[in-house]
Amino acid sequence: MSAKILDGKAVSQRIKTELKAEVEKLKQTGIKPALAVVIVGDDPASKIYVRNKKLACEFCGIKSLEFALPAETTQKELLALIERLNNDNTISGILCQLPLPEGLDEEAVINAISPAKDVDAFHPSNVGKIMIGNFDFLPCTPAGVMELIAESGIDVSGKKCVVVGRSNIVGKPMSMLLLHKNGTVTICHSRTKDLAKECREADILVAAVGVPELIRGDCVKEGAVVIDVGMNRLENKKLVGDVAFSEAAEKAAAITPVPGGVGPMTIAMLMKNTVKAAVLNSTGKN
Ligand SMILES: Nc1nc2c(c(=O)[nH]1)N[C@@H](CN(C=O)c1ccc(C(=O)N[C@@H](CCC(=O)O)C(=O)O)cc1)CN2
Repeated sequence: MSAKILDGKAVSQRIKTELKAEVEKLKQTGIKPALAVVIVGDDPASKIYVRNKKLACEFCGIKSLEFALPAETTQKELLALIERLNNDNTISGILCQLPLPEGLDEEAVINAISPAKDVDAFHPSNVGKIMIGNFDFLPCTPAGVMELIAESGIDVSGKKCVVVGRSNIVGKPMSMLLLHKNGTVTICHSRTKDLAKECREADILVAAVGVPELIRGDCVKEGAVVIDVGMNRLENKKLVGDVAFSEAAEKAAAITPVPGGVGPMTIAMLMKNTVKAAVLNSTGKN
């Protein structure tokens, strides 16, 4: 089987182009989307992601404000900044780039962001809304995956979906979104007894564990849709996913590459959430 490549770069570009037109129209009504991005410390990967978010904002006509803080920033200082951004009516969305340097409490920072401006959808109130299926924002990576699955023409309903990984940011919300589309969802993790066997059952297999090329060809059912959320930088600087791409592509009907798959979709979904936040906050719906 030769797999269809799910081109996240192309799909994200299309979504951003649509958003650009929407933002232009919104501006005529006085709504000006603006995203505040907080980054603490010097993590090189985080700096790249923040730069790419800024570029995406520029493309879409969204104002972006970057708050780059030193690694020595205290919890109190970080929370004070979040509070200031929460109270700034010109800012539609706020995100704090993760991971935070050691010593800072990620959970407390996530909890401090106003749910109405929480464009990452990490705040417990937004997480709860996702559980019940009545949400304003979806977390960007799982939302991007759902767009790519739809793009591949796959109807999730009744399909066996296996999500490998149970993080709060990807694995858990991903499972919930697949469930909302009537998939039959299994979540696998480090204690799963026979991971390969579970994966081979999947019509839709989502890998989000952060282990380079953990999912080999023998984990993939013939004709499956394989989504690779992993982004692992090897010592030789090569970027690989959680899936051994060429082995899996021999079996899959459709597969996302790394880079160029889920990553760019994450940023497109962030733009979508920021525009939505601007609209909701302007109508006082939030
Ligand atoms: N506050 C948040 N922090 C983090 C998130 C998040 O959604 N919110 N997700 C990841 C990082 N991330 C976005 O922030 C992200 C990672 C990767 C990409 C991407 O486009 N990757 C490219 C490759 C880039 C490279 O060469 O390194 C690709 O896959 O093609 C976008 C966003 C953790 N932190």
